[in-house]
Amino acid sequence: MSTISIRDLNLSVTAGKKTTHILKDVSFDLEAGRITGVAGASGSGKTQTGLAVMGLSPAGAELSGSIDFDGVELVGMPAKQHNRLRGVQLSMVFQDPASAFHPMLTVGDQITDHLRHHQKVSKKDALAKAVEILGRTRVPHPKEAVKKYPHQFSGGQLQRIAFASAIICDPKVLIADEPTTALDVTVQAGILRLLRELCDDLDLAVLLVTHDFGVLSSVADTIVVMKNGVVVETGEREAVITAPQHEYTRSLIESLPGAEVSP
Ligand SMILES: Nc1ncnc2c1ncn2[C@@H]1O[C@H](COP(=O)(O)OP(=O)(O)OP(=O)(O)O)[C@@H](O)[C@H]1O
Repeated sequence: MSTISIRDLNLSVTAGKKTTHILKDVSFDLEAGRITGVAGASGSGKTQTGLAVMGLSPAGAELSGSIDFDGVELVGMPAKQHNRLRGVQLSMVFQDPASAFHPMLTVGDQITDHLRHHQKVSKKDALAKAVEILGRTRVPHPKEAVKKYPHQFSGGQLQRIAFASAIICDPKVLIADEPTTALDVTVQAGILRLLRELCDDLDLAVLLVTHDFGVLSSVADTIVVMKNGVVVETGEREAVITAPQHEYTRSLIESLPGAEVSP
């Protein structure tokens, strides 16, 4: 059974007299231990699909269809209930690690926040867990790292800290929205390797959102291609890359330097 099963998801936002239909009958699954990569141009609805799973659709948005999370319906779930899942069973890492952290609080305080809030763990135990998790996401010198402030880390290290923060409560689902886009190319591959490791070791159902088809071709198990709020193609990575069914998918593949596509 899939961890998340999205069926006929529609999202529209009304501002004044204008209604924008952002997602149109979107359907795909997220499975434990697999990375599902969503590709598509800017504005195709990739981020809004991830945010709908998290219960973070824009104010005034109307959501219909179904997002089944291990037998629990997320569409229409009261905000309070969705809040309890967010950061615990459902977690998310965003594009810009620098803006994901408060500049005046230590990394330790920030990544233990969820744990202390949701699992009533003592400060000492939460900090010990933070050190362990930072080690797992390969942040150098975790014992010292928890005492430091965000500006004392590079972008790549901060993204590793963001992953630590996302997994500290043992989530089932991890949504990574353009996790390498803001990073130097030299550190991007390391972050993608980390994502793969976390997915495999923790049996996470991962949704990887990216505009970069090259990224998906190197790390995703399943590829979902979106265009203008519609899923135009879904399939196993190799099948999508070697035999794309939709013209738009072909154009994404053809726009890459040949060496970047690795079936
Ligand atoms: N708060 C909002 N109110 C109204 N429309 C929105 C809002 N947020 C996003 N949209 C619209 O929803 C559509 C899908 O946006 P989304 O961010 O999901 O695209 P995306 O594929 O992730 O692109 P990008 O890579 O640029 O983030 C876009 O047309 C965008 O303008």
